[in-house]
Amino acid sequence: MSLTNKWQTQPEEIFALGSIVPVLVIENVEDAVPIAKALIAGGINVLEVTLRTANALDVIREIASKVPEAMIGSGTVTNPDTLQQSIDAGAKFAISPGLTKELLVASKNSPIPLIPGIASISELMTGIDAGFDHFKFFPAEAVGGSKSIKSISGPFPNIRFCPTGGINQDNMGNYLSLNNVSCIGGSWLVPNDAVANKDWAKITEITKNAVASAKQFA
Ligand SMILES: O=C(O)C(=O)C[C@H](O)[C@H](O)COP(=O)(O)O
Repeated sequence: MSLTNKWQTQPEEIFALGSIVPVLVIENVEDAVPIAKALIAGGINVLEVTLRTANALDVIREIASKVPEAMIGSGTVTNPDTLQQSIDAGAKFAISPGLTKELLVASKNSPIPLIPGIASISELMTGIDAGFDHFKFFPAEAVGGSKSIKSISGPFPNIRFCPTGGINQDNMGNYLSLNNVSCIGGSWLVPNDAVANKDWAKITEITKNAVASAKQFA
């Protein structure tokens, strides 16, 4: 892909790191490293920290500096400012729930790749026109789920998706069995109660189960 030669990593490399990308909403910076290590112990080292919490950028900074084996990305990147903040914090890739022309243009001058989000064919075409071929599909279950993604493969066979939104242990196979889905994302690996109780072993256990299930579709 000749989208830009500035990206240090290519989207296909991110998508190939594993079948499951944990979507993390971390409130407390002190929980960042234990959560990242619990996921890695369970077999996942690609992580998306959403910029939905006040401390999210510090969480990214913490994981980037203290857990070098993690491939840490930022999520909920909705504009050029949050893209730049993610880069400054040490994120190695950025994911957006959607796309705007401003964000797509800014990402071409960024050192880290952007995975834009789409929920419609027209949004997908806007992204393809800008040179992108790897997208998040969000909110997956609410906009037709795996049936939608399967249909999209007809007119757009070369596009690869990472769907998120309503995906979990029970339905991930519907997505991972599709040729145009490289990985799926979800928040179910890190339940709120496990974080509240600092039950890091539970996160590792859920992650191991998810990784084992995903292997069937690899
Ligand atoms: O915050 C963002 O940037 C998002 O794009 C949304 C997340 O990917 C989904 O909210 C995850 O969905 P659940 O697994 O159903 O919780």
